Amino acid sequence: MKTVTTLVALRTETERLRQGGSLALVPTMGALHEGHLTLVRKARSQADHVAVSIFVNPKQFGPNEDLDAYPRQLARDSELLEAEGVALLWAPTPGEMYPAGYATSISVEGVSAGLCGADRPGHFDGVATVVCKLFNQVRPDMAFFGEKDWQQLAVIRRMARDLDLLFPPADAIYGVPIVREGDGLAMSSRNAYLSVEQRKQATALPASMRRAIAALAKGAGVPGVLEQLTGDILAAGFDSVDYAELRDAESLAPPGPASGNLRLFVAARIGGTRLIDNMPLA
Ligand SMILES: Nc1ncnc2c1ncn2[C@@H]1O[C@H](COP(=O)(O)OP(=O)(O)OP(=O)(O)O)[C@@H](O)[C@H]1O
Ligand SMILES: CC(C)(CO)[C@@H](O)C(=O)[O-]
Ligand code: BAL
Repeated sequence: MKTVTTLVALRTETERLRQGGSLALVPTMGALHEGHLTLVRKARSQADHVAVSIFVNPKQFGPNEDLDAYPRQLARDSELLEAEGVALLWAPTPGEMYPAGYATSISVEGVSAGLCGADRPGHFDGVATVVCKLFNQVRPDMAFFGEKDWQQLAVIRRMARDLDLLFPPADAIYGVPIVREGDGLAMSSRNAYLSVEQRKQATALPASMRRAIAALAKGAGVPGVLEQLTGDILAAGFDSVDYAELRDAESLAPPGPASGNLRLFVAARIGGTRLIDNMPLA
């Protein structure tokens, strides 16, 4: 595996790899876990070569968020990726990604509004901007994202279609199902912030969501179920619930006569750590 940190070196390596077949990109912020490695394995199954990017993107963190605290463990991540047969690790510095005078931002309307977009103003502009840059830098044939960040995936798909980034966007952007711990908690780099006690309490998030989905399947009314869900999460030790909402899985619009498949989306905070999860209705 080659590790590159400059755009010049990246261009040389990606040209070389593309001559030997198709190239997949797996964008990450590092602190890798089985969720990320599942994306890498899926990418390896679809492409001749896999490039992984590790970049903790300052533009997607709000002023009071965890940019400084976000775990950075490049040496360990690099070993994990090497063992997975990754061909290229793209690990730019913030200065390489956003040189002095940088002034461009991408904003994706519609799907960015609501849910995490409401709680984290500017977050999806930061994600769209860096992912667009990553696509232009690496020029992959396909890219892989996790369904844990379902709204992020919807934003990236919309952007790729609107800006003709990957072709054909419907096939070139893969969504990979959520990888969970044995007790149901969605894997996330931020789980490392949890104390032993909070980690136990955190299992209430997916468990309460599954109960809510079962209640809806039995015909219980949506407002009551969402109220109960919020109450269950708080009773388990979470400090707050940012949102607990049903949305159309594709458009992310609130449920209505035109809704197709619905999905349950939750974000909740425990001891300063913000966890997200989503599940389809049964
Ligand atoms: N449990 C998971 N299952 C499937 N994909 C995942 C999982 N966790 C992360 N991913 C995906 O890995 C990619 C990189 O995510 P990122 O580096 O932000 O990790 P993360 O664990 O989601 O971290 P964070 O704690 O910041 O949410 C994203 O496409 C994300 O959706
Ligand atoms: C897609 C991404 C790598 C962009 O910084 C990030 O939002 C993430 O890790 O999900
Ligand atoms: N996994 C999404 C990146 C973020 O929370 O900033």
